[in-house]
Amino acid sequence: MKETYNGEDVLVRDVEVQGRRVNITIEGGRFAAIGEDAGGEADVVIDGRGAVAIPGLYNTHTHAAMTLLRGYADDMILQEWLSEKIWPLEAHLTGEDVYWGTQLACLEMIRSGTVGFNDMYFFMEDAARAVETMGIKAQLSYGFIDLFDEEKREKEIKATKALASSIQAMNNPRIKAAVGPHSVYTVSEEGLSWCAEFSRQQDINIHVHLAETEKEVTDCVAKTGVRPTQVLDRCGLLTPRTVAAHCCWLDSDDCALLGDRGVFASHNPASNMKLAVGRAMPYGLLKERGAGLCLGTDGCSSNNNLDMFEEMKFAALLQKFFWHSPTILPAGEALQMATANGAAALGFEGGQLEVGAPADLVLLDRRAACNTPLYNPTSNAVYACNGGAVTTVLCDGRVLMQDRVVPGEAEVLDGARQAIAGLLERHRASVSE
Ligand SMILES: C[C@H]1O[C@@H](n2cnc3c(O)ncnc32)[C@H](O)[C@@H]1O
Ligand SMILES: [Zn+2]
Repeated sequence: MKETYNGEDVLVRDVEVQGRRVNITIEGGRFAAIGEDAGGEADVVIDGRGAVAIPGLYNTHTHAAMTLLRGYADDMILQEWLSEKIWPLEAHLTGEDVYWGTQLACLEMIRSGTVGFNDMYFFMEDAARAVETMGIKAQLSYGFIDLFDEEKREKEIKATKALASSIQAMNNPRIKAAVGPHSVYTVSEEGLSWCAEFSRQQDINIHVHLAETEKEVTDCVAKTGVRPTQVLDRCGLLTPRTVAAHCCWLDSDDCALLGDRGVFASHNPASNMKLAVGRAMPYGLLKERGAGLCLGTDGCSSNNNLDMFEEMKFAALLQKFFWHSPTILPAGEALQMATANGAAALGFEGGQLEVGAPADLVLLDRRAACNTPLYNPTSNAVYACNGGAVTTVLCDGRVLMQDRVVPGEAEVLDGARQAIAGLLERHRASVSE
């Protein structure tokens, strides 16, 4: 798909928003009016009859091009899954693979109502090209992994700086650079501190894995004397610009620290359950302590899709199940995590259906079984529907999917299939050498 948007005004006519039948007008990529009387001339008119509108969704933790690894290795524990299966295959990735894998991810996200995402991976200049082509928003970080080696650290620093410069040169308000120190078990404290300083100097966000497994915490305490949260803090990585993914094995002091520092904790319930990390993020404590709360899918090899509707439901259910409380994480909070909170975590303005906000809009099929009956649209969106109910998606006023048609879909699927074949062939050749 190529950029087709030229700032057209849009009118969505007769759509249901929180039980009200309204018209929505969009000018210059922002909501201009929402109400019974809104209307007038528009370049693009969308018939909203038979649709329910919600704000666009934001996925705050993923590794987009891992779409290429979907189903490649399942049902394993995290450390073995990474070191025996994922990292050996990723060693053969090329920039073209990441370009097609990220386009495939964007396609899947658009089809399920996601308009923005937070990515950490490799060949991120190619990921940026893919995001630009597909028209959604993203915060992109190079996965900084120095494995406690000085020479490797220099390479990671170079790659991180190069990505920041190239994204700056793109001058696309929908694409932001971030720094992506992978975790305390893959990055030295020198590397972590460099990332913190670089993010401060450049005023860019931080994307890091935190306390995903019990092993991460016990190994860290054995090695450093302190917990992963404290390591990140002493390296300067806990800031209001930080998205910390997983946050499963936090204690109450960790939660207080994340709250004090204004960190956003990205909950990834599907991945956590699939990898059986053994504990749910302490949502209640983090909320009490004032941390930001948002939602992510993680990569397609540990989920195995990018459907934020499923993630909202899994988050609400996992929290209720793990903390023995049916009242924790109600539907409205799950939707808030996936929309406005997610946008805020990535430093985007969107995720709200309000006049003046960027026009991130998702239309759901009002006539689908999952929306019948519709006592409470938020309940249906979180507990009953999945991404298959999404019919139309707008991001900053651009129509990315209309009536389930995404322009250029076949080309993306073809490109991704070819990338997968090449990747597997290179891997096979290296094993038989
Ligand atoms: C950027 C690197 O991160 C790897 N990765 C993917 N999922 C996870 C996870 O759940 N925890 C830690 N690291 C993960 C990915 O394969 C890249 O190598
Ligand atoms: Zn991850």
